[in-house]
Amino acid sequence: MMRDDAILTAAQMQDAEQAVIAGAVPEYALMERAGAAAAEIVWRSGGKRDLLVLCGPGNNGGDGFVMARLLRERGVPVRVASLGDSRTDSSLKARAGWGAPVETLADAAPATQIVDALFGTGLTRGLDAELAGRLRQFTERASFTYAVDLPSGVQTDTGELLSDVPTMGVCIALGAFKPGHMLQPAAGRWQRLVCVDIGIDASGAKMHRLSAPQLHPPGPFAHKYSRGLVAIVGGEMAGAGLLASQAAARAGAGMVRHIVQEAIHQGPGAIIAQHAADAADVAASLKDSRIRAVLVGPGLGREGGASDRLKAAMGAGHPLVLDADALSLLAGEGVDAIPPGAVLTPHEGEFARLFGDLPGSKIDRALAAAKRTRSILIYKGSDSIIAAPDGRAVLSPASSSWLSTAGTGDVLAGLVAGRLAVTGDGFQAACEALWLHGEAARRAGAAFIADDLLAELPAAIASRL
Ligand SMILES: NC(=O)C1=CN([C@@H]2O[C@H](COP(=O)(O)OP(=O)(O)OC[C@H]3O[C@@H](n4cnc5c(N)ncnc54)[C@H](OP(=O)(O)O)[C@@H]3O)[C@@H](O)[C@H]2O)[C@@H](O)CC1
Ligand SMILES: [K+]
Repeated sequence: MMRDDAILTAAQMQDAEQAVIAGAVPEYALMERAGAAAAEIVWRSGGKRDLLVLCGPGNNGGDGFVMARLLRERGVPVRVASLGDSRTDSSLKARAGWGAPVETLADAAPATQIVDALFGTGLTRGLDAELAGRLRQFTERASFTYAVDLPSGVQTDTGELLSDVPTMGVCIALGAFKPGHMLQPAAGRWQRLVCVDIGIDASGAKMHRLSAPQLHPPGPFAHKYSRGLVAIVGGEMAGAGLLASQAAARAGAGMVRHIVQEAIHQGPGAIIAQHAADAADVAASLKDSRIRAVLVGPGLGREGGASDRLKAAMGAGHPLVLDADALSLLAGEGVDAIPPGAVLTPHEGEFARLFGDLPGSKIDRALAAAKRTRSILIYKGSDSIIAAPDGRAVLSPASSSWLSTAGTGDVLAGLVAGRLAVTGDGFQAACEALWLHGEAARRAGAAFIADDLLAELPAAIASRL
C-alpha cells in the first residue's frame, strides 16, 4: 500500500488516516502500528541503552507512549516525561498501556537516548522558549536522538522552523513523508530520514520525493539523430553554453549543436559549434526538424541581441528549456511571453523576478508558477522542486552543498535538454536530470567545480541502467 516516496500534507495525512479508519481499522490500531515501527528503528540503532521519551499532549505523544511500552518489553531501561495530560482518546489509551510513572519535563534527568514525541503534524505554533530550551538540553546531552514524525517545532507543510529545533539523529516519518521533510530549513535538522509503513494508502499522492530513475541504453538500431538532437543557443559567454552542451551530450543525447555568437570553435570535438551572428542566423540554424530540444539561457547574456536570439529560439517551435539569462529577460517581458510546455529552471532570484511574491510554501509557489505558465518548473535550491501544471510535484532531498558554485546551473540545464531530447517528456526529463545532477555531485565529493560533474555523469547513468 505504501509508496515509499509519497509526500502528504498534514490535511492529506488526516484524510488518509480517516480512510483507513473507515475501513474498520480503529485509530488506536494506527497508533500502535506507528509506535511499533518507530520503536523498531530505535531498537536497531540504540539497543538497550537508557532511553527517555518526551511525550506531548496529542497523538504524537501517544506514539511516544506506545514506543516506551514496547521498548520496555524488550528490556530497554525507559523513562517517560510528558508535557502534561494526554488530550486525545488514542493517546490516553497509549498512556494507560504504558502504565508506569510519568515524569515532568522540568524534572526529568537526561538520558543516552532521547525520543522527541512532543508534537507532530498537529503543531500549531512554535514551542515556548522554555520548552524549546529543555528539548535542546536533552538532545545535546544524548548520544542517540529520534524525532517521531517531525522534530517538534517544524511546520509540517512548509518546513519552517516555528521555534528553535535542535538537529536530531533520526527523523522517523510516519506513513508518508510530509513537505517539511523535504523543504528547507527543516530538511537539515536530522542526520537520517526514514519513512515507516503504518498502512496508510498514499497511492493517490500528487507529491513525491525525487527517486533514482530507471534509464535505458540506446537500442541496437539507434543513431545520433534517433537518440535526440539538442540545440543550445548561446550568446556572449561561450563557457556556460559549453558546460550545458557537454552535459546534454553526456545525458544521452545523440548530438549537440552549440549555436555560438563568435565564430571561434571551443570545447570538445563532439560538440558541434555553429556560428550564428544574429537572431536571423539563430532562426535559420533551428530550422531542422530533427531537433528534439532547444536550450536557451546559459551564457546568453542580456545585452546586445540577446533578447532577439531568445525570441528566435522560442519561435522555432521545438521543445524548449529556458534557463538563466533567458529567464531574466523574460521577467522583463512578463510571464505571458513564455511559450506553454517549456521547462523553466529558475533559482530563487529568477523565480522572484518572474513571478513576484507568491503566497504559500515553496511547493505552493512552484505549483502556482507551473500552472500560470503551463510549463514544467524546476524551482532550484538546496530543496529543489519540480512542478507540473497538472499539480504533480517532485521534491528533491537536500543535495550536496558543494553544488553552490558557478556553472552547476548550466550543467543542470544541459542535462534537462539532453533528457528532454531522449524522452520527449519535460516532467520526466526534469526528474531524471535533477537526480543525475545530484548523483554526479555526490560522486564528485567535495570542492568540485562544475566541469567535474561532467566526468561523473557516465557512471551516474550507468548506475541506473
Ligand atoms: N495521521 C495519521 O495517520 C497518524 C498520526 N499519528 C500521530 O499523530 C500525530 C498528530 O497528532 P495530533 O493531531 O494529535 O497532533 P500533535 O502533533 O500530537 O499535537 C497536537 C497537540 O499539541 C498541542 N500543541 C500544538 N502546538 C503546540 C505548541 N507549540 N505548544 C504547546 N502545545 C501545542 C495542540 O493543542 P492546541 O494547539 O490546541 O493548544 C494539541 O493538543 C502525527 O504527527 C503522528 O505522530 C499516529 O499516531 C497514527 C497515524
Ligand atoms: K515529534
